[in-house]
Amino acid sequence: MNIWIVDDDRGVRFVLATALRDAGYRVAEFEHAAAALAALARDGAPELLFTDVRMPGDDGLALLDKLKTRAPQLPVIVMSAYTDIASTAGAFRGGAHEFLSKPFDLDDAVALAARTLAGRDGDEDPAAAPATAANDPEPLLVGASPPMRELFRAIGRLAQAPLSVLITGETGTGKELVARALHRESPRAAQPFVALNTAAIPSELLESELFGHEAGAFTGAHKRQPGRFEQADRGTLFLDEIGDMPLPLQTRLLRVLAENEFFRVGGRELIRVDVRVVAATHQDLDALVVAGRFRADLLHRLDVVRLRLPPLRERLADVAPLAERFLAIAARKFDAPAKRLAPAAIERLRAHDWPGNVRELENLCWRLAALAPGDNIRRDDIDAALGHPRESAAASVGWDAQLTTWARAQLDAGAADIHARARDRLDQVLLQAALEHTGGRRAAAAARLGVGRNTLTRKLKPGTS
Ligand SMILES: Nc1ncnc2c1ncn2[C@@H]1O[C@H](COP(=O)(O)OP(=O)(O)OP(=O)(O)O)[C@@H](O)[C@H]1O
Repeated sequence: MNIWIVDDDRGVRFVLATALRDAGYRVAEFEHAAAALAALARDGAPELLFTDVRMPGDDGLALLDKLKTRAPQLPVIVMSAYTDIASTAGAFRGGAHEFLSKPFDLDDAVALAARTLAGRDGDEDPAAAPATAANDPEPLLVGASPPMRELFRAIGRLAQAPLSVLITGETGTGKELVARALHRESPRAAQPFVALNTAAIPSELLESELFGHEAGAFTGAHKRQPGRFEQADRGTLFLDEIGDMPLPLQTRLLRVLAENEFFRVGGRELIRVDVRVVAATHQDLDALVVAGRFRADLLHRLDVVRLRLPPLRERLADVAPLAERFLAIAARKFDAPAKRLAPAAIERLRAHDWPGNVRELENLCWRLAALAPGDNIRRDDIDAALGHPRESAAASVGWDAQLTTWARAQLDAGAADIHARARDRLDQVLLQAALEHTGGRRAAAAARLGVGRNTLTRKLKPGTS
């Protein structure tokens, strides 16, 4: 599925394109309407187009007008920070499929794209979202194990208190879901929940993403843009991968958390907000403090209460109920009866060590729902979906031997950087294999490899490792 984004704001293009690509779509970006119209004449229409309203040259509404004759079937989602009636009504009058007010929650934007592409827009069924339940607007936290029950109790208790919470846990353990639950159960539930993944945004854009900017604050800042803090006013701000925040920004964040007020980038107006911050990390922040990469005082402020999400292998009682839930969601999506797990299949699931945690189990269940023959999932089906462990053991023997031959040849030849080159090659081979396996879906590929999505994105860039 091809999606085009037309926006003169590089930051918006970048974050939206990344999120859509991670959800498995092919995305092309255009800085202005003329470039998109030229591509349309050359390559034909995509399946969906996002456009900003205010841009130099043709604005979004003029583009919409031209698209009406040149690509009448193409659904267009109009994005704008101007949510006054004139702008929204103008967009809908012009034939926009949907209006997205900026700044928007990326998960919502991806879910909207999915619904539009599935032709099921407006359908409240949470299973309408594709591929993973991450797009489900309010997925329920499933947990039957003692640590999860304990966690549910803590969420109930903490949700009422306006305290900062730090959620720790390996990738895919459900940190974001816990943050959402804390918000949903709190007195702030009717106000916005705004999420920001610190690691997914280039550091030079992060400050304006958090605090907003005024028009002309930096090259490319054509108009005033409120940041996530303002967007989350009276609600909850979820800062994911907080350990990746650059030090100077940590200093600024600390001050804002202490004073509840700030200036937009390039701004003079003091903005006051009332935001509850929930932060999450898969890293050991105490170790980052010791290494001088995380401010101890910021950690203390965020870490008023710490919730640890245990890895799935430490809460095996959750495996069966989670799998059943994911199979039920998949069945709804495929409009088929839910497949059942045979007792031996459950045993096999419990024996796996789940490096990608709940996300890995979720992806596995989608594969099982789509591929396992019959309504009863057997042990063999799980082996097959996990990727034939016996065959891969055999493959790794051959791989060892080849690597040994390669290393000896390099040593004999007096080559330098042997380890670095081998490691880069290893990374690339694993990443490409995983991406092929998941049809190019980066989030799923990272989960299968047991690495963070950001690690995968970083490693995919040539010349880095
Ligand atoms: N207890 C749970 N019940 C139901 N679904 C869950 C549970 N935990 C995780 N999931 C699902 O697993 C996926 C990963 O969860 P989530 O994104 O919250 O993990 P995370 O710890 O924030 O991951 P990362 O560190 O990689 O950002 C999501 O699709 C989520 O809906």
